[in-house]
Amino acid sequence: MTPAIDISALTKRYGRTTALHGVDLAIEPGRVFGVIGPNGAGKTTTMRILLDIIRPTSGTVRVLGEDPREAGPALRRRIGYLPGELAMDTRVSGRALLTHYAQLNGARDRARISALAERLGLDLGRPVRSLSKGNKQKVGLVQAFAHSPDLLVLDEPTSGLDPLVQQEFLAMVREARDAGQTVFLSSHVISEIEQVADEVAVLRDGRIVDVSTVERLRAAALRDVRVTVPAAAGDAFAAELRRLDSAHDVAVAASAEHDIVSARLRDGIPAFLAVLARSTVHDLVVQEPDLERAVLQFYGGDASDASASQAEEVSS
Ligand SMILES: Nc1ncnc2c1ncn2[C@@H]1O[C@H](COP(=O)(O)OP(=O)(O)OP(=O)(O)O)[C@@H](O)[C@H]1O
Repeated sequence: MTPAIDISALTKRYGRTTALHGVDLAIEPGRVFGVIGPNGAGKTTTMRILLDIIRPTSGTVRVLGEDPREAGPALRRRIGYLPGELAMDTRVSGRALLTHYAQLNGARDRARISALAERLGLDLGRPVRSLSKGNKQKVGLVQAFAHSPDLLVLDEPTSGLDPLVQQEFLAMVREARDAGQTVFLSSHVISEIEQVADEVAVLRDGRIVDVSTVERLRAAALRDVRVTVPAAAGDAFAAELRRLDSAHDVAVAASAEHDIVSARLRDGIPAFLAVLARSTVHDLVVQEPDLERAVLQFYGGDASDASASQAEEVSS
């Protein structure tokens, strides 16, 4: 089967900055593929090369089986593209702008623009430049989805959307996949990608660090566990946990009534259950695996440091 996107040894330099260092990536048709990475990882650069907005320094790219440098508008019409930075300082209404794009893309179903706008809660009558950032993002999304393209390339699609609209967008992505369309989307947070992506590539400093299914990422992720045991039994229980390869950061909080032993587990659930079975346990809490943390480990450094720097970025 011809991949929907086939990237081979892709390198892009901007002067002295190397944005992509020999990236290889193949995306099967009909899949939702997420690329995640911190700011500056090279996500936008990759997408812009796929759209032939910029040209690679070396390497090859095939999009829907074609070379984007040669295929021209016919290929472009088969792609729905949401740029990371939307330039939409126009006086015309959302409806007029979207109708114009639909004409360029050869969309036949005009009612689809209204239907998509309604789903996302977008007022099509207002001049685009008067819209908030989130509403401009909705215009960009309707533009990308309106002509039901074979391939959707979406750069940070949920940026600026409130949680309810994000859910609607994710439903649109699932429907696109169910209709056989391929979706390639980027984000710097896993939480939105994990809900829809079949596969995830982690990009860091212009290199693919890992390609994984969301299930495998989840299996490799750390789970926080908290076990309540009788007073004064915590140390012995903690010692047993520390013997497991899968247990990390084992700690005991003692009180007069009971001890609480906390730990982080990676895999090794059966061995953990065996320790529980040998012990007196009053209560047990196992948290959902934290994928954010699993991915941040690929970014390098300590996961909590990375979380902190991301939080700073969001607040700055
Ligand atoms: N036009 C340009 N000129 C010079 N350097 C550039 C240019 N565009 C991108 N870069 C650099 O290339 C690297 C990759 O940038 P890119 O925008 O592709 O990353 P990104 O993963 O999309 O990041 P973000 O999440 O911040 O959008 C960065 O170091 C960036 O500064």
